[in-house]
Amino acid sequence: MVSPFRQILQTFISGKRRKKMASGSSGSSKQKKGFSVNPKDYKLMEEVGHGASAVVHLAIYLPTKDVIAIKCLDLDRCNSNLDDIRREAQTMSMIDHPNVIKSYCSFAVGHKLWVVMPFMAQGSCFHLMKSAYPDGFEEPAICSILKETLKALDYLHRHGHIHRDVKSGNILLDDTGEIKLGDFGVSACLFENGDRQRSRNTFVGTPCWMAPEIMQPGSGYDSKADIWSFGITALELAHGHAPFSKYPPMKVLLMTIQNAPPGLDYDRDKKFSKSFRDMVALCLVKDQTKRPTAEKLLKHSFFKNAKSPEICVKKLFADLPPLWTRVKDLQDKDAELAMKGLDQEAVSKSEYQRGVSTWNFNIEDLKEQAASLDDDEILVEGREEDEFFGERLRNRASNRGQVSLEDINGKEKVSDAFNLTASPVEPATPSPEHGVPQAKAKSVRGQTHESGPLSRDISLTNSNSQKGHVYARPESKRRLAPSSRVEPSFSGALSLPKRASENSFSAPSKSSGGVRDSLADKSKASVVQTKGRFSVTSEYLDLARARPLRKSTSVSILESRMPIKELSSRPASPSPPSSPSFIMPQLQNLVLQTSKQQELIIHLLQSLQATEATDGSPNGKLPLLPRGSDINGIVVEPISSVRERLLLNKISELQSRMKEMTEELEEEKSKHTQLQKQLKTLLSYAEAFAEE
Ligand SMILES: Nc1ncnc2c1ncn2[C@@H]1O[C@H](COP(=O)(O)OP(=O)(O)OP(=O)(O)O)[C@@H](O)[C@H]1O
Repeated sequence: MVSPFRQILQTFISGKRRKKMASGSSGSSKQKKGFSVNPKDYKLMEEVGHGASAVVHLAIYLPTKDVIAIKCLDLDRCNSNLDDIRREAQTMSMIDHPNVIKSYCSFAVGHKLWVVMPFMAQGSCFHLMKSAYPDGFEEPAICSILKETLKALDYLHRHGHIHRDVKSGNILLDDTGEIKLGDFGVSACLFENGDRQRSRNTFVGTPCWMAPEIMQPGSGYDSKADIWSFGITALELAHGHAPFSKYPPMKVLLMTIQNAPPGLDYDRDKKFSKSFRDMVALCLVKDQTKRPTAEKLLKHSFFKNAKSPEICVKKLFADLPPLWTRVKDLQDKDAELAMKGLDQEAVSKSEYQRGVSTWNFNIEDLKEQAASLDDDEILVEGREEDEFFGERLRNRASNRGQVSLEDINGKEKVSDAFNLTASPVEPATPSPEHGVPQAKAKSVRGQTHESGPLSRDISLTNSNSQKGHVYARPESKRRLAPSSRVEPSFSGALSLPKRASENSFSAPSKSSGGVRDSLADKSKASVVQTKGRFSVTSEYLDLARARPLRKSTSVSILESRMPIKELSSRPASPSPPSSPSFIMPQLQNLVLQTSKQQELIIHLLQSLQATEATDGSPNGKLPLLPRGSDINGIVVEPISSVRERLLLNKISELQSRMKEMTEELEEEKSKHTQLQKQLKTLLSYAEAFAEE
């Protein structure tokens, strides 16, 4: 049965198509051609990219043999988010700027929405860096890429749009050196509902690129948020990765809010021109009102001598293999890591760093994380941020906190959640006109001519609809991958499903993989909306103030009572504690917090015991830890045992912390007494001296 959601979508899309086919689209000559909305007219080829909610394929439009790209968005994952899909399709189809990717048309195919757009043969800057420029590009290329991106932003801002996901992964390159900004999944229109909105309040983006004002619910943000992300993208292109990219999202949020903005300030950055460094510094000002507009930034001296992309960008990929081979190599590398089962953190990190951060949070988890982060640690680790945050942090950051960061490294767990049901890959028969090498271009059978429900080849054969990603992988890997696939461990506070469509967890980001399920279960009950990277739970959600979530590819948190603002607005301590009167209240605060946490744990344990009792556990007590089940030779602990273990660990950790605190408190007390004695003695000396 066709869901009402799909019916609305079909109506919307066909309406769009009628308009489009009648009027044609503007832009390049290719864009003037009509593209049908019949999936049989398209042949899907190699995968050339994937994001949080979509897989992008090279494709051929059979009637004209045009090479195009098709972004296949998973509708099942967006079922409460029609607005966002509509917005993305609408925005993309209305666009008319050489530096912004537009869509030719879009239509539903089974459970997917296909968005037809120009194929950008060299993929994203992110992919290019990952394949061949791990330390970033040379300044002339950066300048050229940034200038074209800025033109795109200027265009969008002038038309009332905020892109909200500016990053190297969304800057696409063509063979000719042409540069286009893509992915409007999270873009927002400032003119929605006819009224210009001064600023927005939803929390959207990818943490490393996110402007501080976006992270602080209630503060509101506007197109200047894109300028911050643009500055971060500049650093990304200069270093090969975004600042803070090695840190878990919650930490990135706090570091962005509390620390001095990143910049090109270190020895390794001396190779860059002063005008480049100045330009970045202008973008990365915390006060959004002080950031320049895109239009103004375009006039900055850094861009005055920008070379054309054909000259300095084109040569970047002159000797590289085709995009699909590079993308596949990167995927294979990740798969290898996962198969080894050794370095899930590295896999997660790689996904996270590229901004394909399909993690889910619920606000409760975020609150917990925020509460458990240690500002000191943030500062210390910030210093290690590949050398280029260090000095700034030492010099400028001042906030100090109290609770030490809990151990967030979790155990890896292996699961079959990654179900590769791809059809065998067939060699394609591309037309020589569009020059797709026969050996390299492959079609994904089953997606080529399917409309309506997905064919079995590619259907979501596992009950979990999120397991239906199609991989064009060697048979050996397809056989191996499902069993060896390592689910996100959330170590390092990340919940990074290997693939976008596996995004099903409400990630207790500091917990172990083993605990994830239980916590996911826990949060499931109160989940209000699951949007790609985030789940929003009802418990801490002020529904009255809630705004609709943005597209699922984004980090999207409704305005909430998150403590971030609280934390950020905490008055900065002027210096490290130096006197007992300074230390005492802090220690008391610590002890108070610790005992509160202990109470919480005890409460949790009690409710757990109650649950176990109703489940039939003897005498309502926690049962003995059962032996884990054995799946493919890997012992998987039952959820309840892992949950117990975590709670017990937490208790003992808290107890030992409490003990330490008490000892410290005693020590401080005795220091305090001593100091008082000394003071008394000094006073009596002073008095005696005065009398004399
Ligand atoms: N037109 C295109 N031509 C070639 N490659 C593309 C094209 N569009 C997207 N890609 C590749 O696919 C990747 C994912 O696309 P996109 O960013 O649109 O997906 P998404 O699910 O919206 O991702 P995100 O996680 O960034 O929100 C891009 O990073 C890029 O490498």
